[in-house]
Amino acid sequence: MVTAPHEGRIPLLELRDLTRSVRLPSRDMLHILQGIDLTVEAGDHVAVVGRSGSGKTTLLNLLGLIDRQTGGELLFDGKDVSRLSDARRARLRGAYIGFVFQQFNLLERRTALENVMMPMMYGTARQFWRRERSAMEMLDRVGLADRAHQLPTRLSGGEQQRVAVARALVRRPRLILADEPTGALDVTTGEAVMALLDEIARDSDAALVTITHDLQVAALSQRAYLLDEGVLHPVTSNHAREALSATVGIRSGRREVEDLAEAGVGASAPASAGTSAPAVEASPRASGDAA
Ligand SMILES: Nc1ncnc2c1ncn2[C@@H]1O[C@H](COP(=O)(O)OP(=O)(O)OP(=O)(O)O)[C@@H](O)[C@H]1O
Repeated sequence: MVTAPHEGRIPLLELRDLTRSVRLPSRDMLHILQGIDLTVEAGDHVAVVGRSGSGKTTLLNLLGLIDRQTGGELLFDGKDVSRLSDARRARLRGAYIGFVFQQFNLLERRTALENVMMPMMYGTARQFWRRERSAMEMLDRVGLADRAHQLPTRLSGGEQQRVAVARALVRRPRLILADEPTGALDVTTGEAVMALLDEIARDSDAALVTITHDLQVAALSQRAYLLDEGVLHPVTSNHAREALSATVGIRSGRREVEDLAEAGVGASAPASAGTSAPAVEASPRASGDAA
């Protein structure tokens, strides 16, 4: 299904000519992301595929307000968040953004319930006092209410990822960022986890951005893009089709590329990218724990 940005509504996320560059020890600039334009609405499911080193993590760190762009604009709910202090960006992140990681990132010595309650410790007073009830509701939603008091080590990989999904969603974020969410799971379990994530995001009208190297995972989205050497292409573009068919390191073959395009997964929202990077300043790579 092809979806266009909703007219008259302020997009949840808007990237305009976004650039991220770093200065290498050699003093040369490395342009990791170049001229990225992307609009994400509430309720959208957008996938970004790309091979290793194409800039996926860098993009995710910008979307998650972990790093700052070096050029262009990033609007969250219509507001330019690049000028906000680190503390305000961290508050926004905690309140509005949920993260799901490839390696689940659960606290091993805490039960499933305690893991899901964790983000509520930093929420509003109401969220804090309701933390156990909310966490139980989310565990129930992912089908794990009966495993609430188990340690993660006693759970299967798929169950651990479902706990991680519950933890990401317990504060009802408006944006969910999933970084290779099926990367550590077998195909069937991965599909089930992805379908669940997609369904819960849709129910709560949250936007879901999935970073993946797996075209079958991307096919679950409404719009898919290829990130290739820091430039974002709608997956239906000729460049993306050719690059995907020829790329080693993306879980696909020509068949999946055609299926993805034929299924109508593609951008009608702007996702074009320029090739020239504006003036940039060096900035170190941040690695925040945003769970
Ligand atoms: N702070 C930095 N300093 C120097 N190079 C960097 C920095 N951050 C990223 N890079 C480089 O930018 C490129 C993109 O990195 P990024 O981690 O975003 O890729 P990726 O698509 O997530 O890769 P993978 O799938 O392997 O995780 C890589 O070549 C990486 O080495």
